[in-house]
Amino acid sequence: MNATQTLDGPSLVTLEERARRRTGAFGEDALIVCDSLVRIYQSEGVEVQALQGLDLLVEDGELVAIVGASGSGKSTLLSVLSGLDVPTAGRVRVGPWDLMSMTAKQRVAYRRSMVGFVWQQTARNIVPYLTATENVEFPLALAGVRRKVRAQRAAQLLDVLGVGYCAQRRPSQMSGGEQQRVAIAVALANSPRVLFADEPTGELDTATSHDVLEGLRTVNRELGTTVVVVTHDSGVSEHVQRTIAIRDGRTSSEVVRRTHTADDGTEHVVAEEFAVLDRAGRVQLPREYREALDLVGKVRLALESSHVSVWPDRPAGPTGGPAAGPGAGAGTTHGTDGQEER
Ligand SMILES: Nc1ncnc2c1ncn2[C@@H]1O[C@H](COP(=O)(O)OP(=O)(O)OP(=O)(O)O)[C@@H](O)[C@H]1O
Repeated sequence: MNATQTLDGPSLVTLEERARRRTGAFGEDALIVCDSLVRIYQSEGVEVQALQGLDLLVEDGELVAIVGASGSGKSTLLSVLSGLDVPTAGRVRVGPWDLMSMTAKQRVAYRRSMVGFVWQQTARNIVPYLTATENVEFPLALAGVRRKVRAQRAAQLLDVLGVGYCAQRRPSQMSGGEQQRVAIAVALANSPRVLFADEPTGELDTATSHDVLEGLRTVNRELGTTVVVVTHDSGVSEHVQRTIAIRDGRTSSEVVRRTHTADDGTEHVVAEEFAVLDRAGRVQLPREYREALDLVGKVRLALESSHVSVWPDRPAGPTGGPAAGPGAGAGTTHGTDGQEER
């Protein structure tokens, strides 16, 4: 037998090629690819798994929101995507940039040319003693753009974001929402392909938050910038095409909004929620489902012709349950990984 052949299956070379093809295919056409991302922090001898095999794909030109409870891993993900942090394992790519293997110099170039940022604290986004125009022109000046072009671009960006009237004002002369819209203009000064916004409405009231989220939507629609906004703000899903929920360091569900045209020609926005099946076949069951059926510990899975059902591991009630035995879930090896039982 050839050293690379297995006993009765394909050769190791074939298996390796197949595995490579599978890896290569995941997110090949996406602009942002997170593939089985793991980030483990060591804190005083204790390990914290902030990202636990997170998969995420964002297409070029999308506007997506990432939501999740405190501690679910949102900021960690954004730190990785913004090039500030390196994951412990997995694969992460934004456009042509492989974020796992960038040098320090490439990291600086990536942050200057590929991505823009808006943070929750306005003081981190804009300089207090500069006017809105000067703030937008600042990164352009650093990039060596001519004065006249700088002035034009600053005026256009402030107009697109609906804050042209603030051009000569300093941050202290603007409301929180106006400051955040100027911050978006600053982040877009050098025409990044992706804009990351971390809790951009965290310090704003509902009405002002609405203006800022609409600002992000305008930027996405008018300028074609891909926008990823991370937020606690549950109202965000009305403003974006796709809302991705993160739980325990993994993507758990997605809400996708589509415009549906009825027979009479009227248009309605339809929001549909999906659970996310990750590349390892894991799916997180929503808490309300687990609580309603008291699903704890082991569950039974049954393969139906068009779906898979999940049953509590208890004697079947009056409505019946899956028959025990091969292929019916009980005693089989496929199943969830137990993460949702925490
Ligand atoms: N530098 C660090 N050292 C140790 N643990 C950390 C560090 N940063 C984050 N963590 C832990 O990693 C987990 C995820 O944190 P992360 O800040 O990414 O969550 P989050 O969803 O952004 O939360 P929030 O909405 O409160 O900002 C948490 O358990 C957190 O305590």
